[in-house]
Amino acid sequence: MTNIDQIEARNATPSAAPASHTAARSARTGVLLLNLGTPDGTDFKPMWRYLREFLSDPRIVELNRLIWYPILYGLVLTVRPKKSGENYARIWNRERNESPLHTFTRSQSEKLGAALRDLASVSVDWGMRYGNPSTGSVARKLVERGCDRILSFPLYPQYSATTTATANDQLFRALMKMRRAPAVRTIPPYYDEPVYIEALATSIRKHLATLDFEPEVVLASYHGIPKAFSDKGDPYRRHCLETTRLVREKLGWSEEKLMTTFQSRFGAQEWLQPYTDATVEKLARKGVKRIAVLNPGFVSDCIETLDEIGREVCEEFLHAGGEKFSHIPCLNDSPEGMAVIETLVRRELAGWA
Ligand SMILES: C=CC1=C(C)c2cc3[nH]c(cc4nc(cc5[nH]c(cc1n2)c(C)c5CCC(=O)O)C(CCC(=O)O)=C4C)c(C)c3C=C
Ligand SMILES: [Fe+2]
Ligand SMILES: [Fe+2]
Repeated sequence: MTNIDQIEARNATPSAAPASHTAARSARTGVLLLNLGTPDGTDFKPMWRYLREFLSDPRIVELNRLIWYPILYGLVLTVRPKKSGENYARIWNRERNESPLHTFTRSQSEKLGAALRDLASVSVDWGMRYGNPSTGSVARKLVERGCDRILSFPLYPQYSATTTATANDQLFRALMKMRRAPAVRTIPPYYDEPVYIEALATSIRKHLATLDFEPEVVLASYHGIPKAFSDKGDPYRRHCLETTRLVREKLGWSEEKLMTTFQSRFGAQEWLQPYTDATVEKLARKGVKRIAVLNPGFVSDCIETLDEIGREVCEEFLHAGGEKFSHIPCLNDSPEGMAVIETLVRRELAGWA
């Protein structure tokens, strides 16, 4: 949503509803999987549109708009669309002409819909915070299908205002335009849920069994946030540390074997530490030859896991003297990943479906 859309949302007169919506209850429940979003293409224009929407979100960049917009429009949006577009082109799903995040999120929605077939009154759909399909368009589609209740599932195991909160903000912004808005529940963060920890442990075990080497160190690398957000009370860092601790406990590993790091910094300020790139270099220089990296905070593989970890961080490790590197895929639409999503959805639908 652009700023103009946001102003319109605030001032909007709620629209007239179809006749079916004036019934006492329409009695359907929508389950809405919400992911971060991704560009529609890798060329300059779609990249520019995506990055503009993303980086205009005040939950993402908290700087005063009078300071931030000249930097955003004058610097970031002149350089980053080309550079990021080249990275996206390397991982693009050419068969479907879409990014992996788009492919996995749609597949998760389709598989969840099939798994919930026993709940006849439930419709499952998916949307993005930035880009397409937009959260608003999918919320409207669910309401038009007769849903007077929506279960919102921000696909982030660890809460952050920069992800979970802004996903829900966007859903409620869409409801602001509806005269008859549905009731909404939102799925809480699930960084310590047994089904999620079990899924991560299983995926690590399964992946390591396919390798021709035993990693000396495994990094649990999470997307970073600015340290200042954490200092002001965002619980994200604590959630990440707790996920790693529980996975470590499940696998019976030591603190040296499974470490927490943070990746994907943006801008000049300090972000959560230790940084993933600096850590792999340090490990290699200390003589560690074999590592693996997983991304427990990403529900689906995307630019940050496939390109940043799978290519950039791998190259950094090998360049600094490391010999073997492996990226452990995200849970994606695997049976373990779908078990996490289905378990949480069924629990949170209690009393509704
Ligand atoms: C500017 C600050 C950013 C914050 C804060 C941030 C937090 C954050 N992001 C994710 C998950 C994802 N981020 C992705 C891409 C991405 N992230 C930023 C910036 C911030 N993220 C940018 C500019 C981009 C675009 C790519 C680029 O130009 O580098 C993605 C991948 C999307 C895809 O299409 O593949 C995900 C997923 C989390 C979990 C998080 C905070 C906890
Ligand atoms: Fe990000
Ligand atoms: Fe990145």
